[in-house]
Amino acid sequence: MESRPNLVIEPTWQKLNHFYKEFGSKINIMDLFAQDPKRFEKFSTTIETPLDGPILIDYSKNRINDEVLKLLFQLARDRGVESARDAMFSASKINFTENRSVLHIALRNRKNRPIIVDGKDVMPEVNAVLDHMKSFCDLIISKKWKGYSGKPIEDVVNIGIGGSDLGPLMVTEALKSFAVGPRVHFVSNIDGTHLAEVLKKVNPETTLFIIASKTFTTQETITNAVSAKTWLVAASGDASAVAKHFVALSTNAEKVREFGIDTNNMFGFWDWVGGRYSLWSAIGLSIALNIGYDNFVKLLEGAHYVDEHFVNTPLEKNVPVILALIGIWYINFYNSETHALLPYDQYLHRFAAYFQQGDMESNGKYVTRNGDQVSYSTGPIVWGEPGTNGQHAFYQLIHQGTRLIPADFIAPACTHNPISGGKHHKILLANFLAQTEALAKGKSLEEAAAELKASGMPADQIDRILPHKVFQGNRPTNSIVCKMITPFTLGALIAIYEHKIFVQGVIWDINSFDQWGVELGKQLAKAIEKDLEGSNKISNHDQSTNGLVNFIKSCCIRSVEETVQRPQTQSSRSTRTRSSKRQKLEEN
Ligand SMILES: O=P(O)(O)OC[C@H]1O[C@H](O)[C@@H](O)[C@@H](O)[C@@H]1O
Repeated sequence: MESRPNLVIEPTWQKLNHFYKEFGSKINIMDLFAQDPKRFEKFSTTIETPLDGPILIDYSKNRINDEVLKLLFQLARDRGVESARDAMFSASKINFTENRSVLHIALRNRKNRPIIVDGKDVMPEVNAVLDHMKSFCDLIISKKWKGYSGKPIEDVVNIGIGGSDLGPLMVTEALKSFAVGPRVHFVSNIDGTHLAEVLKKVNPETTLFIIASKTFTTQETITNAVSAKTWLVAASGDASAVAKHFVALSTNAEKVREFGIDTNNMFGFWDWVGGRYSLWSAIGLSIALNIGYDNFVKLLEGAHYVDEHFVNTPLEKNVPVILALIGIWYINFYNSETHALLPYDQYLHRFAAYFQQGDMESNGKYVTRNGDQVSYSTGPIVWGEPGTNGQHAFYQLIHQGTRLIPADFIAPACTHNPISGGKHHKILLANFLAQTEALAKGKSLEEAAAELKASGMPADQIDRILPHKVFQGNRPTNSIVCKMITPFTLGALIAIYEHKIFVQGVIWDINSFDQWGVELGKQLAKAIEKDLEGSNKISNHDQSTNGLVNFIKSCCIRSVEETVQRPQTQSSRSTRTRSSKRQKLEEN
């Protein structure tokens, strides 16, 4: 994949820029609907899934018309999106800063098409790990796998962070209604509170720890894993219990062995799987254990289905390409800085958090493939919360704030929980539809005035309040609606966004698959960790960092002194009694 010429000198880019300068502020979504009764048919498309119904992608509520789209598709062609896509699928080492192929698509290559890396087909190894996952899931879910005291596994704790946490966490939450296996818990934060709170909920005899780390060197994960191991060994009184309660998901067999996990209990993957694209690999073990291996395969099938759509569909009907180009239009011409992901499905409550890493770690880069600094914006700030909660929190700013916030609304037409005769879901959907309508339509001065008048408000008050009641509208949204969130449709949805991110990265000419930006903080944290030891004042950082470190150290010294001096209080006595009671219970 070659570096491209500077984006801003591309003729199509310049045409888009001229068009934007001339018409950008005049394009009005509602006017466009009025002018074209077929706009919805024209600017929406469906992906027909084989078993789980169609997925509708409605992009008609955007500030786009035929002319803009034509130029955007031309831009995609000029920037080599098709050849870049083919390079990814044929295993070229497109992640050139790490000299790696980018093959999450191989992990879900359900047609088993050979994919050759360094002269070797990767599929036999991919399938072997899937087989290993399947047999392990069977053992755990059928309760044949026993813990150190002979009891089956009831709880699984996934210890990982970033890509080794967010995907499995998001998917197991999204597919909760498909759960057939043990409960799953996730520990990611180095803050001891995270592990401590999960350990309070589980029983060492019936808990399996999955240590998920591509590198097996991530400080947070290894520290949490060591503490979990100490907890288990203390409870079992036998170090050999680790073999029955710890498995590892990693590319680094040597480090797994060093940690004390038998490599028979290791599920491997490969350097060509990026962390934030790894839920399809062994990193998905907690998903497979929770929803069952067959459902995990359906998740892979859904993603594979979209991979085929991405490869085989002309750009004009290609969903990831369309979403990517509309994003480029707002980010690079309207200067919108953020993109909201708003799922109208409680099960998808971690969807935006997942794609914060997916998008921001992929496209949060200012250096092009040939090392120049970009002169245009790249990846947006991705954020969001499930509707309707967001409506009562931050939608005010989307409706009447000063920024343009393009948003994707994601909703299932049918619910897994049709309680109260489906009333909740009807209200939920009505809110989703109302929000996209309100954002596009707004409320004019005349409409607001008529409403206030009809409410019987005196004229002088109306004058005062009127400007506050006006909504400019013309705020863009995409709506993505599936029949139901199932393993297949969720797999498809995730793959749509993955490829969208890829297309944008290609157009911006950045490497979407490395993440050097997370390294500096890690390096400095190691140095600061040492500075936090002892009671001496430090002065080797910048003034602010020195001041913060010294303040923290003085607090710790003070709190140690207070603990020594403080007489035993009622509450500390009762906490101690409670914890010794719990210890006794655990001993019994
Ligand atoms: O799976 P690992 O190796 O523990 O990495 C966890 C995370 O670490 C870093 O923050 C980045 O490299 C992420 O992309 C990665 O997901």
